[in-house]
Amino acid sequence: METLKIRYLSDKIEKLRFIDGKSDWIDLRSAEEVNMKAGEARLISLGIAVQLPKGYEAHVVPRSSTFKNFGLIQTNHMGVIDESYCGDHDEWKVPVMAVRDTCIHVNDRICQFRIMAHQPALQFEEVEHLEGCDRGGFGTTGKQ
Ligand SMILES: O=c1ccn([C@H]2C[C@H](O)[C@@H](COP(=O)(O)OP(=O)(O)OP(=O)(O)O)O2)c(=O)[nH]1
Repeated sequence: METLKIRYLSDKIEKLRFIDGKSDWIDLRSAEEVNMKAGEARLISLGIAVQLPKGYEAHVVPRSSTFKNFGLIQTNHMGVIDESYCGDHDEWKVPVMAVRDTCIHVNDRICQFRIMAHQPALQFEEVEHLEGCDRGGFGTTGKQ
């Protein structure tokens, strides 16, 4: 079991819940009332600042139903919350674009997150040739 220290920046949203056995992704809620026109892009505040457990980052993605319910696309496709983003005012936000006129209410569940262990330290070794066989390059395996 890991502990996330969480500071709520809004008293209008429900507290985060880890629902064991259903899905270990945790839903996140809009902390603001948002009206958007088709084609508009903006950040939506999620009303929380979090200190992640040591050695972890968090990944934020849309819920499967987010597009159907709100007509929203997450413009960074997957948000990466660094372990160092852990101060009182480091509020989590989600960047979105509306494909239709839409309204998001306070407390609506608009995205979800999980934590992931950091990858190991990496180094880059420059070489003239790789040992692998050429596979043919990008997009060369056909359609079916
Ligand atoms: O969907 C997101 C993505 C990022 N962040 C916060 C947490 C993250 O640690 C910080 C910086 O994100 P990132 O490094 O991906 O963005 P950047 O464009 O490189 O900005 P920066 O110059 O702040 O690193 O912004 C969010 O709240 N939501």
